[in-house]
Amino acid sequence: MNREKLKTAKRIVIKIGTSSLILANGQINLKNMDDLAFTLSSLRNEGYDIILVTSGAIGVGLNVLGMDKRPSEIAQQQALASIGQVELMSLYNHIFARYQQKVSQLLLTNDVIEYPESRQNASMSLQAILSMGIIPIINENDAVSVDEMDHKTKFGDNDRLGAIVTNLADADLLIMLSDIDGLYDKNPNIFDDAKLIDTVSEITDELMKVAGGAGSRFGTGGMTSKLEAAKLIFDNDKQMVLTNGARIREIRDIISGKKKGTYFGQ
Ligand SMILES: Nc1ncnc2c1ncn2[C@@H]1O[C@H](COP(=O)(O)OP(=O)(O)O)[C@@H](O)[C@H]1O
Ligand SMILES: N[C@@H](CCC(=O)OP(=O)(O)O)C(=O)O
Repeated sequence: MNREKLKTAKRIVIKIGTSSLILANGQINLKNMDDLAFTLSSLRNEGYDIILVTSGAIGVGLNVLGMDKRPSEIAQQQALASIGQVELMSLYNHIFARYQQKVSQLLLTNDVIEYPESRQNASMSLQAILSMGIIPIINENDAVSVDEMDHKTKFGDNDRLGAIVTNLADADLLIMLSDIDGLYDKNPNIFDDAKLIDTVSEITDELMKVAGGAGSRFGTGGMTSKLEAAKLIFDNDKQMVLTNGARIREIRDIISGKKKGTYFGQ
C-alpha cells in the first residue's frame, strides 16, 4: 500500500515526544508548540477530528523546578510529572487559544484501557469531546501510574499510548513526531551512512534489530517503542507516519500523500 490512503484520513492522532517540546538547554520549545497549535487548529477548522497525545510532563516539570537531571526515584519522577503537567496544559491552553481553538485534557492509565467498561467510557468521553469541536490533549497519568504485580497501570511510554488512543478512537492515522526524520536502517545519531526507510509494511524481527534506544536525555521510548507502537497500528489495519517534530507544518504534506518521514502501512 503506498501513501494514497493518507489522503482519506479524517480522524488523526498526533503524538509529540519530549524531544520536540523541550530544547537541549531544558527550556520549552515554544516555536514547536506554536507550530503544533497553528497546524492542528487549522486542520480542525477544515473538518478533521484531531487528537493530541503529548509527552513532556516530566520535561516541563524539570524546567519549572530548574532541575537539569531527571531523578531516578519513581516517586520523584511522578512528582515532576504532576508539576509539569499543570504547566504543560497551561501553555497548550494559551497557545491554542491564540488560534481560537479550545482544548481539553485526558489523563489515562493502562488499567482504564484494559477493563472493558472503563475503556468504553473513555471512548465515549473522547467521542463527546471531538463532537464539540474540541482538541483532546492526552497524556499518561504519570503521577499515579506505577505497575504493581497484579495491577498494571503504566503504559510504559507515550508511543504505545499514541497507538492505543488511535485504536480507541478508531482514528485513521497516527502521526508520530520525534527528533528524527523517520526510521533509518541504523541509528543515524551513531552511523553516518544510515539511510532513511520510506515505507514499512511489516514489523519483522530484522527491523526490530535496527531500532535503538532514546536519542536525547529527554526521550523515553526510543525507536524500539515506536516499532512496538506500529505493531499495534498494524494489528488494527491502521496507518502511521513517523517524522520530525521540528517540521510540524509538514503534517499537511503528509496527509496529502507526500513522501515525508517513514510511512507504516499495509
Ligand atoms: N534505527 C533508528 N532510526 C532512527 N532513530 C533511531 C534509530 N535507532 C535509535 N534511534 C534513536 O531514537 C530516537 C528517537 O526516540 P526518542 O529519543 O524516544 O525520542 P521521542 O520519544 O522524543 O520521539 C532518535 O533520536 C535516535 O537517536
Ligand atoms: N508521560 C511522560 C512521557 C513518557 C514518554 O513516553 O516520553 P517520550 O519518549 O518523550 O514520548 C511525560 O509526559 O513526561
